[in-house]
Amino acid sequence: MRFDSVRKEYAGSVAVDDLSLAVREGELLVLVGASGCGKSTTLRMANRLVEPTAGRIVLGDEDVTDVDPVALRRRIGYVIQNVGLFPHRTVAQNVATVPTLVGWDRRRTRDRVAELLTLVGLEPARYARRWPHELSGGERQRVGVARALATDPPVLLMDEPFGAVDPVGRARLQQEFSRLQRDLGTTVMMVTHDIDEAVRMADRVVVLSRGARVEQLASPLEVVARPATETVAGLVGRGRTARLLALGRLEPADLDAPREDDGSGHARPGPSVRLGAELGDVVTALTAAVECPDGTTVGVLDEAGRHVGTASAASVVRALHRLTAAGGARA
Ligand SMILES: Nc1ncnc2c1ncn2[C@@H]1O[C@H](COP(=O)(O)OP(=O)(O)OP(=O)(O)O)[C@@H](O)[C@H]1O
Repeated sequence: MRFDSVRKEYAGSVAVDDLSLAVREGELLVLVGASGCGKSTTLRMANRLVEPTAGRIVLGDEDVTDVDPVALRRRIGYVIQNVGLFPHRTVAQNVATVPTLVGWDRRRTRDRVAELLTLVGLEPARYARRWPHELSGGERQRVGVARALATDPPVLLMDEPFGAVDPVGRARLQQEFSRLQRDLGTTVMMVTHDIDEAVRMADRVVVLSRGARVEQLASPLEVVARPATETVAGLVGRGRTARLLALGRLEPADLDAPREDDGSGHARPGPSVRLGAELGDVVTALTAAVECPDGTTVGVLDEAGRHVGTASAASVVRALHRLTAAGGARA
């Protein structure tokens, strides 16, 4: 899906100024930015809930404005905060909405509903016949995702999909949804104002400012380690180090210089981490190492489990420097 110089004005005020953006097939692209910067408008133009004032949005090789909106919405799944489940339809009927509309027979629809409920972690026997008001917020959100995926759309739009879910349920949904998206290979454009959600879930993050101006479009690590503009820096500023620990990984260049008695290749007692481990996990291992005789380092193993060196707190600092130095965050 591609946006070419897209603009949207509402009665003289500009919501989206001049947006050009290519969404890669199979990626989870997250739009993040301050309230009112034009995220939802951007998303809603993709499925023609909002018509652009100028520019083109291309899906496959078709301009979406040439596609009948109803047909288009069958090809593009849409999930919003609070889901908008039909209150007087059961869970199964909600999930079956589009299959029924497009005329699938009963058996195919029933099988698909069961498959989807299982996919989103809701056991069909327990959930299919319930009403939306008999579900928790997180369960409702899962039904919303199942409904949006019913006819296996190539593109899924999600607007603050986990916004109404409590923090614990939310983290789990984020994780499960990321896995599901990777397995299905669905192209997803998701809107959030939560930078943590963005960097946790995205393949690439687009940071937008007023008028849907693209401040930065890059991998989560790149955005956190090397913010391109003041706006991006402001967004990732607080808690940046913690985010880098979660995103950055231990590389050979970060290890301590080998010592005479190090005997590379030989097993070493005490805690160890793998090359490529998350920096946060290295910190955890270092914390555990405090109890051991050589309390300031952990062993580092390669993929084959061979000892290749040691890491210390200085290694983590080196890694943080490496990531935030110019050209360093591409990993
Ligand atoms: N139907 C409308 N009529 C007039 N102005 C609108 C309409 N919808 C949105 N806007 C304006 O367009 C701008 C962008 O709105 P949009 O909802 O896309 O922002 P957003 O980034 O999704 O915000 P939020 O994070 O608060 O949901 C805002 O200034 C908003 O007031």
